[in-house]
Amino acid sequence: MKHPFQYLGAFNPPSTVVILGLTVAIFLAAYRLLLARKRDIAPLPPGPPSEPLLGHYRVVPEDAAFKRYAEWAKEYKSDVLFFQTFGTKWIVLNSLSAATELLEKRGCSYADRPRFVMFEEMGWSPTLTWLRWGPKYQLHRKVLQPPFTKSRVSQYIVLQRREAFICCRGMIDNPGDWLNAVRRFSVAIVLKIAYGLEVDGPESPWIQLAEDTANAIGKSGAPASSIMDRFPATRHLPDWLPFMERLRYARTWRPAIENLTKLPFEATLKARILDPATDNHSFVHTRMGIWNNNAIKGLANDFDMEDIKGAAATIVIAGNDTTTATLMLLVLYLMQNPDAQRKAQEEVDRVVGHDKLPTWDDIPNLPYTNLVLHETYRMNPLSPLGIPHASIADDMYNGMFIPKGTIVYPNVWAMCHDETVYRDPFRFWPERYLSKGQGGNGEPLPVGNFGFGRRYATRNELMPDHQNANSKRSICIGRNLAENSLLIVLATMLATVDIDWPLGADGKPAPFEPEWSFRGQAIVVPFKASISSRSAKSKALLDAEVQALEGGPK
Ligand code: HEM
Repeated sequence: MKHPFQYLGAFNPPSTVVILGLTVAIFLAAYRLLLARKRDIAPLPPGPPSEPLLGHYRVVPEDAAFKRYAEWAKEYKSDVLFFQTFGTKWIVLNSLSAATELLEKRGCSYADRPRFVMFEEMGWSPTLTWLRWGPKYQLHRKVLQPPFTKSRVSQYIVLQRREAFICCRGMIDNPGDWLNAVRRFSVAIVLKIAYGLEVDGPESPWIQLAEDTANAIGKSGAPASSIMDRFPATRHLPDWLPFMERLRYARTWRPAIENLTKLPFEATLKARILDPATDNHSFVHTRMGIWNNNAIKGLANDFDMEDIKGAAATIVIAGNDTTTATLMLLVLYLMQNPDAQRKAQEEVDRVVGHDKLPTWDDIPNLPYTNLVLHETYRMNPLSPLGIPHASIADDMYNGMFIPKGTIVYPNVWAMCHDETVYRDPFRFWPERYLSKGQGGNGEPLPVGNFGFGRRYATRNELMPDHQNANSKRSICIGRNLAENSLLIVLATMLATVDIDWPLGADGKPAPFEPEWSFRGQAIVVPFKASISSRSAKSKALLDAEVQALEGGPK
């Protein structure tokens, strides 16, 4: 007769738990010994007390951890906090000065990423965002960065303006589903750039695919913070165990990530097979052209098909939901702050006039509109704890020891809500950045929403003579593209739509408190808004532009 546990197959609870427990205990003992030696020299940064064996695993909340970290920073009077679980160590940088000093000035020591075990479980291909520092990372960055430099992104402005018009017309035509128009805008741009694929209507399957991926990423928890990231062996445990919710989540959403990596790539390959001469100048076509040419000439290809697939998916994944989430915030803040909306509309009317819609030449002349965008970044950084870096070498900061291999989270949310920098930090007030003479408070534009550091740099570039990091701060390769998209669609929205609270049962505007999700990304949950055309004239201009562009360059 079989022992009852044999029926459980590969998982044998008593022996697995004992082995896991022993491994953890031995690992922790060795780790403590090692740290104790270093601590003879200097203390670790402070942090809240940990629990035996589990360390800080249960101490740090999964929901809105960034807020708790900001409270601890005040409680322990330290902008750098230290945590550890199962031998994984992490620090949280709660001030701009700490993030600038460590991630930018000393970027060489913090250019790595942790291993994202949970994201591996979710089925990601080699993706720049998650790659650890090293030759593979540098190759991906070298290939992905050039199309998105400030000067090269101008190649996409016709596409972005066209999609901005389609977005605003979609919002007006179907105000009850304004979010679909916003989603279409974001995905159409990155899908075209990455694969040359078109989103040909509000029902396009690409919109659903992008939404599924955004859902998968948006609620997956702060990157590298799951039990699998802290203790990789747990990824092999069955996901029905009570503390393995994140493993269950990863496996549930795996198809979404796999589909986004696979389906547009396969569609592009199919297009190339049907018409081998086809070249729509998209990222995939360009890279495949290079790959084929090398293969024909008998030259080695260092960037293989899996790399092309992963890099193209990076463009869509990194560029889609970030743009959608920012646009949702813009709609929310304009709805909540009618004075700011009116002021921005007046600026657009004054600069653009009423006989055309905003053009790229108008954008630099819309300073208040620009500040609306910056204030939106500050109010709610989408990645409140950034995307973590990891230290490559032992380091000292303000007399505190930071061991090699420590994961580093910049608490961008804490920096953006630091009341010593921003007066009344929870108030949406774009004027705060203007000088006192202009009616503002002379506060600095928010920093860090697009990341910190110089992860892309070579070691030589990071040596002391390159210490002025500001001029090179560009960790997110898509920032120029994203800002162009956001500015042209915001200016077009201001020119063509009015955003108000939805009407209640009594026919009057009914303000409400929106819901937020703070598991991983900080995102506002889809909400209702009343969207209407600003005037018959602006609607006619929009219709005419969309018609003209539909027949024009795509
Ligand atoms: C509002 C829009 C966006 C926001 C807020 C945003 C934010 C970020 C942040 C916080 C990081 C982490 C930087 C770090 O390591 O410290 C990042 C990295 C990255 N972003 Fe963006 N991003 C946006 C749009 C885009 C777009 C449109 C693209 C696509 C072209 C893109 C591609 C990337 C890539 C590839 C990385 C990884 C860079 C690396 O690790 O070297 N992002 N972004």
